[in-house]
Amino acid sequence: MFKLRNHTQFGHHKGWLVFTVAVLSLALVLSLNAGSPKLFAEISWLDILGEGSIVLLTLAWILSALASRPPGKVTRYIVIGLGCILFSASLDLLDEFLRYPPASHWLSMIESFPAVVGMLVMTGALYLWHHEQRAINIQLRRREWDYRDHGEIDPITQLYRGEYWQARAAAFQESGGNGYVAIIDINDFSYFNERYGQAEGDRYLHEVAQLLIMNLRQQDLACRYAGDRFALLLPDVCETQAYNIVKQICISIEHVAFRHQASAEAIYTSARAEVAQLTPVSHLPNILRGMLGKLEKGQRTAA
Ligand SMILES: Nc1nc2c(ncn2[C@@H]2O[C@H](COP(=O)(O)OP(=O)(O)OP(=O)(O)O)[C@@H](O)[C@H]2O)c(=O)[nH]1
Repeated sequence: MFKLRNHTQFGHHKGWLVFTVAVLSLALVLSLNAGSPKLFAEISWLDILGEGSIVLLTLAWILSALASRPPGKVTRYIVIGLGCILFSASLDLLDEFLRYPPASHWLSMIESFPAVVGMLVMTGALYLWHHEQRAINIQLRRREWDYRDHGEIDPITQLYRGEYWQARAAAFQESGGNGYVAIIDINDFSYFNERYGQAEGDRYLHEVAQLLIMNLRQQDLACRYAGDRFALLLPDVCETQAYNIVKQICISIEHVAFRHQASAEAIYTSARAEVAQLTPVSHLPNILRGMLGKLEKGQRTAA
């Protein structure tokens, strides 16, 4: 089976992992050098619970940022910001175990400053993150509309599944939108699988998904409806435009020379499609049923 690897990003962040350990070590060394252990009776376990939780959660945030984000400016600022907060939180926790002589009071006096710096850096990081996310949203535009739910992404095509498409189409209708919907079906895909194998079939579906995205406008949406069927949502187009878009996609699919992994053999396929109008008053399940029924019968109206 065609599998997309979903590794963590830790491998790219060895330096930041060392930085995190260094922050914790520095807090420990400074505190141990300056203070002496408190008596057991002097220790407030409730404070330790609260402050220890802050240290652990900040550490968990750093690790999740490093696990999920690629290297770059935003990641750097997030880790520096959280690192400063971690430093303050660690000093705060350690002074629950240690008593400082008057000469070392500076340590408990300065312990909150790194947290303030960290929060300022985090504010900058969130601002940059906002800009980064806007750029990513544009990249994702034809795959994702105004709603994100990573659980609904199909791992083979990296498109959202049919349920997502239906929900977006219904929301589009509710907002008063007019447009067209289409279902594209790859012809004889079961034969493709039989001849070239399931893994190649998966790879082919992945490639078709890329092709759909390439052929759509920024405001359109492509999803994997099910199996070898893809669903499109085309807002604000007239009938001719909708049919043209879908027809051109089918022509593109026919012209793809898909290369088998084991040989340089070019594999050509074809697709058929059904197109229907979507208005605020149309009944989406009926429209869908109609399009799927026609596809079943093998009528080739759009392609
Ligand atoms: N490789 C692969 N095949 C899939 C996947 N999901 C469904 N299929 C296959 O897609 C094929 C769909 O079969 P059919 O609905 O008969 O479609 P078809 O063979 O294209 O026939 P027509 O649509 O009538 O041309 C089946 O063989 C499924 O096993 C998938 O995720 N990966």
